Amino acid sequence: MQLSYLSEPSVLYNLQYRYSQDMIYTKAGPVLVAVNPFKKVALYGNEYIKAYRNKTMDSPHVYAIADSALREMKSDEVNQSIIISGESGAGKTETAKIAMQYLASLGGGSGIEYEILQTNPILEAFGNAKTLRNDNSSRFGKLIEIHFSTTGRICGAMIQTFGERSYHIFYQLCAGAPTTLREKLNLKKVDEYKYLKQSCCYSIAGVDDAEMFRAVTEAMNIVHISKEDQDNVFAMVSAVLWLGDVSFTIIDNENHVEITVEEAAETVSRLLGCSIEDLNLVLSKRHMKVNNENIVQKLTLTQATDTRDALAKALYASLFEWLVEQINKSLSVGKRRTGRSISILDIYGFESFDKNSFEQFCINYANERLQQHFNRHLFKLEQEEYVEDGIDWAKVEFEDNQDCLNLFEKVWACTFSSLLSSSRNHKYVSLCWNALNSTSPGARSSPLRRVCGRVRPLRVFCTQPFPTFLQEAVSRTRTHDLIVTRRQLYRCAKAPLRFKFYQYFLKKHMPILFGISRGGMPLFCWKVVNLQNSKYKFTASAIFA
Ligand SMILES: Nc1ncnc2c1ncn2[C@@H]1O[C@H](COP(=O)(O)OP(=O)(O)OP(=O)(O)O)[C@@H](O)[C@H]1O
Repeated sequence: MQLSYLSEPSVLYNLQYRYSQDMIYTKAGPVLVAVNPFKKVALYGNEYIKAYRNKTMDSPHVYAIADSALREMKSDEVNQSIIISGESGAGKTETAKIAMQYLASLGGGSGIEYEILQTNPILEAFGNAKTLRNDNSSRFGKLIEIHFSTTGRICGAMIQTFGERSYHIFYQLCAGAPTTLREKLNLKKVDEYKYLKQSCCYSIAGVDDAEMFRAVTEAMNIVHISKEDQDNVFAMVSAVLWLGDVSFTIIDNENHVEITVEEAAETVSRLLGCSIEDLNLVLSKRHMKVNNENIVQKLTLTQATDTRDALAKALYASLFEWLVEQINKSLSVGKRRTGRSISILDIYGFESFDKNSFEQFCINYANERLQQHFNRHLFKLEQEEYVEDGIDWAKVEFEDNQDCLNLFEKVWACTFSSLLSSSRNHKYVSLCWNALNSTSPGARSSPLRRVCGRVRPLRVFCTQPFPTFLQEAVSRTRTHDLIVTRRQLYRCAKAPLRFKFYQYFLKKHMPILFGISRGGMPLFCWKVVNLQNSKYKFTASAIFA
């Protein structure tokens, strides 16, 4: 159906009408609009793939998009990208899988396509979690680059990642580990771990975690992750879970602590292969060099708890990156690379809950960036070209989110990187916020307000005097209000990622994380050096600076 008059109501009406007929795909220029059916629709499988390949079917479909990417890659000899965007639960990951399915079917033959498809259950187990909006929500961004030979056959792939219930693998491991593994890892029931107890949500309707665990281990076999490495991976997953149960005993009246020697600490040190003393050193003490002298400072209960949680996050993040590296090794194109590829970008979608944290802030920022890319290519650049060529053209109005990005990049980025790290920066941050929130005419015309342009909705409530100023921050992203509470922000943005010390600790005890390298350096150290070279402190927010 062609719309003769383009307006928002007519577009929405048509999308809804088509949706009611199970026509979930609609074309809007070069863009495919997919409306999530939330049910099985008879639109996929070999018959459909054949029909789109032979062009006997031409209604809008992900297959048609993948097909034109493949054709244009071959005819123009130019790499192609498929960018999938939408809010959380919109169906991006499913769409990416459908596109991969089509490409695997048309470019398959060597068997590598099966390996590529099997990366999905592994990455979803370790990188997805149930949220209020989506039972299988990606908590990481993924760019999968599928490489083709000159004859159009898939010859390898490469995955890049960018960063309720927790990750599926925790529940899958507890539900599906065979008895020997369960005993070796000292696994408990999911509702007995502090980290998992926070949500009280242990299962997903219609999902059998034990069965999923078997599917994940089978997929790991297919991408050549050895049995020994699989055991190490699960030991790390168990160690992360048990870390949450490590408790501390207060040893003096200044609230300094040591770890309590009990089952949790013993299990963590056994699984990580270190002594209880080493674990205590990492979690309850800070090592500094002052005037060339090594100083050991004892941590308070709050500091030690934050350090413990930061270690758990750092371990899990490293483990995830290690998995991606293993998968890439297995799918590696190596010398067979011809330079032609189709990339599929699937990132975590916009989300906003009643209580949001630093994670939602970062996710929504990534989506604003992607939206800007979309705006640039679909509207800005296209229209600029028309104007340059002197084409008589009625300008299409669109909502440019550049102001919102400025807010993130010019105000928030410096805010986060400098947040709480030095008094000078504190002052700057405070100034920013005062300027943004002030209603006085002078403040409205301040350079900072001009940077933020018409993005007025940013409101920051400073309910406590500086420096505990950020009680609650509210900013408006494209879809929703985003509320970050001060405690969440502090915990996430300022989580002390003491990489240097972990580096020593992990190198000594966890060869699994050091078996892989980037830039000639073990992965974990690579990250440390990169952060060390930056002008920012080693905090979670520094990564975004
Ligand atoms: N084409 C489809 N057919 C049937 N169900 C679908 C389809 N697309 C999505 N769904 C359903 O919607 C759910 C959410 O989709 P998906 O996980 O792809 O969302 P997402 O946009 O990637 O979300 P997030 O940003 O949170 O990762 C799926 O688990 C599935 O139940």
